Amino acid sequence: MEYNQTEVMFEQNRLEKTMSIAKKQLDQARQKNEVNKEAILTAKKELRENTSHSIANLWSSDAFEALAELNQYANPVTEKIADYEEVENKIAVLQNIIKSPYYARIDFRFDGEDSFEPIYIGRSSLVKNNTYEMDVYDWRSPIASVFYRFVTGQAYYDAPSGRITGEVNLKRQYEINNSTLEYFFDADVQIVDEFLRKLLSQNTSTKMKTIVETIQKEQDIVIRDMENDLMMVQGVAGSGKTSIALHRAAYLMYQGLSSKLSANNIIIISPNTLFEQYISNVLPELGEENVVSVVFEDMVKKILKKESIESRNQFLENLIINPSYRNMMKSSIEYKTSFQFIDILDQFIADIPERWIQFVDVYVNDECIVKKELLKEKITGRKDTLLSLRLKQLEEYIFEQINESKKTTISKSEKAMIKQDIQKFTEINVLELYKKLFTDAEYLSSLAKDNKLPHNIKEIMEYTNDNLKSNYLHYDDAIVLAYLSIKIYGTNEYKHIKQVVIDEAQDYYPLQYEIFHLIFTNSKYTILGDMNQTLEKKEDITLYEQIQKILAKKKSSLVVMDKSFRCTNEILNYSLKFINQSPDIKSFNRKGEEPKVYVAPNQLSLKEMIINKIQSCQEFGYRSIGLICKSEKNAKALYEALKDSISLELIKNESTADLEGVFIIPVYMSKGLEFDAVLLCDADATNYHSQDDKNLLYIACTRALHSLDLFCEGEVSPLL
Ligand SMILES: Nc1ncnc2c1ncn2[C@@H]1O[C@H](COP(=O)(O)OP(=O)(O)OP(=O)(O)O)[C@@H](O)[C@H]1O
Repeated sequence: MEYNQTEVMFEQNRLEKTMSIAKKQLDQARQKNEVNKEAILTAKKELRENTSHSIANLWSSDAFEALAELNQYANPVTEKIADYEEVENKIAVLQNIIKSPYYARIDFRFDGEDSFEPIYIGRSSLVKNNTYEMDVYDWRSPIASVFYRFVTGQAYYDAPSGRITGEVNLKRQYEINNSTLEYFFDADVQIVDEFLRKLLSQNTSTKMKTIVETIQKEQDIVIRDMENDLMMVQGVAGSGKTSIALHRAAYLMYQGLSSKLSANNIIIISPNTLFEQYISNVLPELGEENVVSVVFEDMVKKILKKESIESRNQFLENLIINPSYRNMMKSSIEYKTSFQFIDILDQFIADIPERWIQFVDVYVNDECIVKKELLKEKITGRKDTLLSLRLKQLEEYIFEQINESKKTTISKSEKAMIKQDIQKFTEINVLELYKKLFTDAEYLSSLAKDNKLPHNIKEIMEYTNDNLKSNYLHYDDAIVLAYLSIKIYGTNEYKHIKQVVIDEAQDYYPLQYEIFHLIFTNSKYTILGDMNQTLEKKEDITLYEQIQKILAKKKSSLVVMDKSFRCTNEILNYSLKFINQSPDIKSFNRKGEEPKVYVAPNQLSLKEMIINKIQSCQEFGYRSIGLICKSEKNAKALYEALKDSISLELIKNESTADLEGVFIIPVYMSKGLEFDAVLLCDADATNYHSQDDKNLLYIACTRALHSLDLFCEGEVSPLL
């Protein structure tokens, strides 16, 4: 679109004005921090000079006074450092503003007013110092939603004071790089789509990037939702679920300005550490300090205070490479994390004082102080109080009785011995208890009540007992133990969390959602998943009903996203054949090459084919090339075969996620990631033939942005 000279001049001038405001504020902030630096040095000096004797006295009888004195000098230092850091953050934001202050403008006429007001929108807001007028609006400000949700014409946005209505007569987008206005265009639907298509046809970056400039209306609705306590998104591969999750976290932080939400009130539950690193740039790019992100297994480690726990990735690898164990592993985890088993666990916990605690009469100097019947009675009531707490209180009660009996005085060492004896029944070893649950099928059946046990319960019990013999906890048992531990001991670890964001929701089982429910007691949730991207289980849309049932939130919503931004038409269509219920999935109408299947007669020619393809991808300018295999075992073998011929990296659990170059990765670890080109390298009939394998193929193929090819030696998979 050609613009007349006046329009171009107007925009140039506007940019210069904004720059000059930002530069002035940057100078002021720098000057302020020069002063702050001096003040910190002086305060530190004072601290050193006036408190050396206080530090020496900290361990003496004057400790309290010494501490008070230390505080008096230390506090100003901490305050000044906090002030300095705040200004440093502002400096960083202003530097980014100067590079690229805004990317959009809407001209909005508020109802009842005559003229249109230009609203410039950027990643951060810029407020004029003297008038407090907004020069640039933060993308998360209420008025900015008009840009994402409306074309020209009538429009509205929801502000804290209520709905504001008006009219838009201009929507403009800018490309400003390094303080230079490269171009701008006025946006109608067609042009915006074309702009996005161009953007999507670029090569992927080494880490996930922000999408503020092109957030789509459906995405914006989820990002800004404050109505629901539980917001769920079912989205096809590449529909922007992770992008939404991260922008929503940034939005919640912004909202936090008014509702006191800070980075440590939000938690993102990620599928694995590789993925955690892959997304780690987005929030800082959006100007937010990094929100806590955790992997489920790490939460379990904290809860159980145990390190040797199988990760989900190790569980999946074992599942894939051990065909003889596969069915057992699947039915064991499926049953132990099911609603039926949750009922059993709850019955079991209620039964602990009745059946599993061996209360004994408490004697002191041959005198019976408390009878075991009374102890049991005190524990079996009050089911609303945590069992561990009831048992602690029981300990206290026993000592009160001992003190009250007064007929005898007992020494400190006697007391310690009595305590030791009491703790034989007041301290619960969750692992030992759990082992008991799997020793007696009749007992298990009595807890199940009307629910039938699975037909292979004997095998599940044997399998579990075998696994529990080692010190290493298997993934399924770790989940159950975490639940038992929280139910018995409770946890305050995540009490401060107010917003939970869960990505790859389809990977978690009902019991895991019960755990989330228990530890994030008063939180709101954003849960994003794709029922077609399961690895070892089958899910459908009822997944979200189950989540809703478990988390029991008053207001919840499920949004379905069916447009993929990642893959070309051809790649998406090819991938869809691996999904059973052919859903109505759309791509962003980006064209590319048809995926090809290469069949090699032997290993040597397979290797040659793969190397040739990698080289042609590199010549094509693809920066990230993913060689995907079914398992880590296959990935390692391929790595060994290729490593002397071409430069590449094998992705393992602890690898970093700087995805520039050629990588070999198992399918389950590639979840959530993307590559310019994907080469699926072991697409033969032995590797891929079952329903689970179909899911793996769907996940692997949808990692590709521009190019997808499949390779195999010998018989090609019947699923292709
Ligand atoms: N509104 C948008 N504008 C530009 N790019 C977008 C937009 N939404 C998503 N994308 C891009 O599409 C790609 C896929 O997004 P994302 O990884 O968030 O999808 P996903 O649904 O989590 O995918 P998957 O389930 O396959 O892991 C990313 O490259 C992302 O930057």
